[in-house]
This record gives sequence, C-alpha cells and structure tokens, in this order.
Amino acid sequence: MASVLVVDVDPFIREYLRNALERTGHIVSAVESVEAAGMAGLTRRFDVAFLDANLPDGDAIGMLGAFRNRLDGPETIVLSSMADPDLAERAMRAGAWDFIVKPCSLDRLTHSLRRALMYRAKRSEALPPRLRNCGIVGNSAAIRQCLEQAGLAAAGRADVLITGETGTGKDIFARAIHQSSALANRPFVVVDCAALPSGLAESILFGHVRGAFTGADTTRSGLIRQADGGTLFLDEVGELPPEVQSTFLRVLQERRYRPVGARHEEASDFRLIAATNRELADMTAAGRFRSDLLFRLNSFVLRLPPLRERREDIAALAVHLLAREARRDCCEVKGASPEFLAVLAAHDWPGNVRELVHVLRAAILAAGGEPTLHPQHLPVELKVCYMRGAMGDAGESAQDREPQGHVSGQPMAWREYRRRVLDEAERRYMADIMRHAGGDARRAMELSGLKSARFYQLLRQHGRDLS
Ligand SMILES: Nc1ncnc2c1ncn2[C@@H]1O[C@H](COP(=O)(O)OP(=O)(O)OP(=O)(O)O)[C@@H](O)[C@H]1O
Repeated sequence: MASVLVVDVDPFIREYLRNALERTGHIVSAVESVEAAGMAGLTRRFDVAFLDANLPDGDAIGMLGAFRNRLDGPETIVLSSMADPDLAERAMRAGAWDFIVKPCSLDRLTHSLRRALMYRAKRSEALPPRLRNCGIVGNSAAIRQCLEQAGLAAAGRADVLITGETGTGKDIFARAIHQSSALANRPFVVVDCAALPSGLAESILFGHVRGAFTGADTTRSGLIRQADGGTLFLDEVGELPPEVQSTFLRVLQERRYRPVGARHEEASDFRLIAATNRELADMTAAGRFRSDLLFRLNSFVLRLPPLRERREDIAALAVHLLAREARRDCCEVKGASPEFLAVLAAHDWPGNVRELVHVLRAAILAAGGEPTLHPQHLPVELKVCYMRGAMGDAGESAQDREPQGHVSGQPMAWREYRRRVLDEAERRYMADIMRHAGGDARRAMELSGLKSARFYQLLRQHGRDLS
C-alpha cells in the first residue's frame, strides 16, 4: 500500500485515477493545482505523484524539481496531453520517473506505478549514511536522531533548515552536513543575516556593478556567486531584511540572481542550509517573514534539542570541550571532578552548549594552575541552583516521603518494594548528609564514612532529586 498524490487539472482524470488506485489498496490524494500540491506536500509524505504537465497556476516541471529536492520526496510520473519530446526531456532531466502521454490505458499507469514503488523500496533499504568525523558530541537518543538525519541530509542535495535555541549547535551541524556531502571540497559561504546592513544587503548577497550606486567604484561579486558549486549557509534566516526576502525566494527557485545595477542575470548552483532560533511560523503569522519563503525553506527540517532536554550529554560535552579549549590555548587538559560535573548537570543551560563553553572557559581561568576543576571554580549561580535541587523541598514531611508499599491499592512484589524503600532511604540520607555538610560534597563524604567511589555514585544517582 502506497501513498499517492494525483495532481491534474482534469476532474475526470483525478476521479478516475483515485478510484482505480484506491481499489488496489493505495491511499490517494487528488488535487488540481501547483499550489494545492504544495500544501498537500507540507502536511503529508507521498511515495509517488502523478503530475499533470500543464497545470493552470504554475510550472509543474519546476515543482518536480522541488519534489526531488526533498529528502523523502515522491517518485514522480508526469502525464501530458501532448507527445512533446522537449517537454519529456525537461521532465526526465528534472528527475521524473516516467513520462506518459494521455489518454493511456490503466495498465500503462499501474505498471509505471509498480516499477516506481519497487525502485523506491530498494532505495530506502540502503543504510542511512553517516556524518564524517565532525566534532559533534553526544550520545542521547535525541542527538543520535539528529546525527542520523544530518547524515541523510549530507547524502542528498536537498535544502536544509536547521532550527533550535541559541547555542544548540546549528552552526556545527551545518558545517558537518557540508563537510560530509559531495560538496565538501567546494566553498562553504556563511551569511549572517542578522549582521546584513539593510541598505547594503542586496549588494552583499548579489554583488553590484561599477556605478550601481554612490560609492560603487568597482564591480564586486556577492556571496551568492562565491557559493557557486558549494553550500550557502544562511545563519539567522529569520533576520533576512524584508526587502530581500522576495528577491531571495526567486534566487532559491531558479538559482539565478541579478547583481545590483546589472542588466543580466547570472547563475549560481549552490546548496542552501539555513538556520534560525526564531519561530518562523509565528513570524509569518505576524507578517514579518514571507510565507512562500518559509514554505520553500521547510522542505527538510532538522530540529536541534535544547541541552536541558539531553542532560546525559553534559558530562561528555564538558570533557570534550575542556580538551578542545586546552588544544586551542596550547596547555594541559584540565580534569573535572565528579562534583563539578554534578553541578553542571543540574543547571538548565538557557544558552545551551555555547553557555557551557563560556562557563568552562571561565572555570579554567579560575582554576589557574590546578589540574582539576571543582565546583568552587564555577559561578555562584550554578552552585546555588545545584544546592537548591540537592536540598529540595525541606518543608515536605517524612510521612509524605514514606515509600509506598502499594500501587493504586494493589500489593507489589517484595523485590520491587525493597528496591523502592532502599532507593528512598539512600535519597533521604544523601539529602541529610549534604545539608549537614553545608553543601560541601567532600565534607559530606567524610561525614558519611563512605568510600569516595560509592559516595559519588550515590550523589550522581540522587543528586538531581535530593528532596
Ligand atoms: N553537539 C556538540 N558537540 C560539540 N560541540 C558543540 C555541540 N553543539 C554545540 N557545540 C559547540 O557549542 C558552541 C555553539 O554552537 P553553535 O555555534 O553551532 O550553536 P548555534 O546554534 O549556531 O548558536 P547561535 O544560535 O547562537 O548562532 C560552538 O563552540 C560549538 O562548537
């Protein structure tokens, strides 16, 4: 069973194909225009599209190119009422699976559909490609999923939109996709849209010819030209000045642009990776970002999770970043004590990995010649946050905390009951001992009489919910 999109201006063909394909078990959506097909493609994923070559509201073959650009875009079978060899050639060059002249038999259509589905099934059996060594650290399920998606993006040529809060790694992921792609040896051109001066944005992007405006003493090429054959990385795309958004949309569609003051257009065959920490849909609703540009950018979206949603990555990131900082400063790598890592793990990191980098740099400076970092090298707010978490809700009565011997009135197995009681006792003990030691983990360990490995294991295990 496949998901099939039929795009045809003729209502008879739409209904005929829908009925015939639904009878053979496929799920069919039938629409009449380029615009409706675009909307359908936003909300659903299709395996195969039957596409009328002569749609009333736009270039069907151009849309075929956009389909192919999508990572999981459908295989496309073009239907034409004319046996036009030029049109057939354009369609095949744009990536069509087949070109069929109407009217034709149902057998001809279903045969082509079967072949396209067989090809698609084989293609999806291929293992997902991996990113080349790219310095991205993390083993949480969330980051592994991002790496897998980025690997897929690197294997194709689809335009990519990377979203995520500030400091989540949009830049490092964009570079990793480029470096793992077939364009790795070609330019990677960064445009910081937030830093484009509004009067000069077009000239910086598209270049200008001599005399185009006051001060244009020489002809200058723009960043779009520099990206020809490589990747254009549009950072903070939500900040793209409104007057440039519509021009840029055309550039994306045609991969052609006109330098300021020039008579003729020039071509630039770049792959676009855009990034944003803004909610572009909200900006579109508020009229600050063009909806058609958002639609064009939305073809393959990589969403990077905030650090607080993948705390298990914090220790590995800290160790990696300490080594990176040491390499950068040509000095010895500092170690991190378990308490230091526990404090890092308790923080919410609104600035994400970038904030972690800054905090580690400051800690390295604060530690001076000491080879190991401890909580005293961290900013006081982080320690306070950790202690608050560790002390928890002091007002809660011991009774409230009594381990439950029943779940919803049902008796539980002895083993499970024992595990819960022990777990609760450990947690309470750790909270008490830390309180007595005034939050000083080393002092708490001495008071407890536990060996350090066991003490820090308990601290790690219960550190976040010592309440
Ligand atoms: N998963 C990761 N592994 C290793 N380093 C990372 C990771 N994620 C981010 N970093 C590092 O954190 C810092 C910030 O990352 P980056 O610049 O890619 O974030 P960003 O999302 O583009 O930030 P902004 O929105 O502020 O531009 C960089 O030093 C980067 O190398």
